Amino acid sequence: MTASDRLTTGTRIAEDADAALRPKTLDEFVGQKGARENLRVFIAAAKARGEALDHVLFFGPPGLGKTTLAQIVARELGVGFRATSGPVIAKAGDLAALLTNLDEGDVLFVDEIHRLSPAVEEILYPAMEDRALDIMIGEGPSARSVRIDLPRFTLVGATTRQGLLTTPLRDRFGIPVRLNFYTVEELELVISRAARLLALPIAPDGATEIARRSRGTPRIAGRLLRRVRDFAHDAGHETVDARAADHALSRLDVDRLGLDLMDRRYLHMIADIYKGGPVGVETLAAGLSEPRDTIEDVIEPYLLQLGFIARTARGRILNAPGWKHLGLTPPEGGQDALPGLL
Ligand SMILES: Nc1ncnc2c1ncn2[C@@H]1O[C@H](COP(=O)(O)OP(=O)(O)OP(=O)(O)O)[C@@H](O)[C@H]1O
Ligand SMILES: [Mg+2]
Repeated sequence: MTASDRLTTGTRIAEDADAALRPKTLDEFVGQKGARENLRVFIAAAKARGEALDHVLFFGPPGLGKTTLAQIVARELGVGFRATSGPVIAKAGDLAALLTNLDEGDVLFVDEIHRLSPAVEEILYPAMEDRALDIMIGEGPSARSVRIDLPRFTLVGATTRQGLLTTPLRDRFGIPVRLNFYTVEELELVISRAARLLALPIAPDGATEIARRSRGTPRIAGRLLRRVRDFAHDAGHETVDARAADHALSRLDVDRLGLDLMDRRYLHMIADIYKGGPVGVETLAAGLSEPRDTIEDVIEPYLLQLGFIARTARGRILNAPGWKHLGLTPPEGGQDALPGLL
């Protein structure tokens, strides 16, 4: 199994009917209360002043609603929405073309903004700061720089890895917004709303069971709900209750906390092979045959949130709750005390 076909990965997979379940307004958007209320204030203020909203950066693990919020921002502002992503903008000229085609006040959404090339970023700085493009025309001694004014626009960036953004880029976002994992109560709301949209009868304890096992992530909640629906349908259940949800999720190897085979392989690797660590992320990535990015973006954030693992200067270590979840006892006194290791 690779990370891309995991059921509980936060990453997009094609079958996700994301668009249909996506909330369209700030009121429909569940959770992230602080961020939502702040955005409401900034959007109202920008509208009242007739200005473009300051540039916004959404950051946080996959599937928490960055793209959704970007679309909501444009809709609430009543402006156009143009979307692109860091790796797609190959040349400075591509970005220039996008920017010069914007209408007054538009939102330009740049997903995976940490993956912009340095040459493209250079263009973005004056565009964000002065709403201008500096284009070089010609070559050699006759080359000159021409300044083109841009319409007022709002750049909305999204990234799973704020730490990979260059400081000059990060500093140009007036409104940085961190998205956090959702609580079980919030996910229950996400799930009952999605069930309603899917016309699927669900009992409150069914929603709770799925919510508990969704790794704090609405995208996973939606995906698990669809799989549970399939199993319930197959078993002839009319309503999804806790028992039906538990049956389906156990069949799918999603455990009580929402961890799947990949998470458990990761935890077992630290526990069994590295005696609880510390072990470097590159070593883990090689051992699991997964790209380092996947380990850091998809697998680790929730395990960190649960307190199962910790990141230290010397590598990842397995904490007591992690050992407990695997049903193992940590070696006494930690790695150094292990016989045979010295
Ligand atoms: N607060 C929310 N309430 C209800 N549904 C939500 C919420 N946030 C996200 N979703 C649902 O979760 C799915 C994923 O959200 P979204 O695509 O916005 O995540 P993302 O943070 O952009 O992920 P990625 O990092 O992979 O781009 C969407 O289908 C959306 O319907
Ligand atoms: Mg997204």
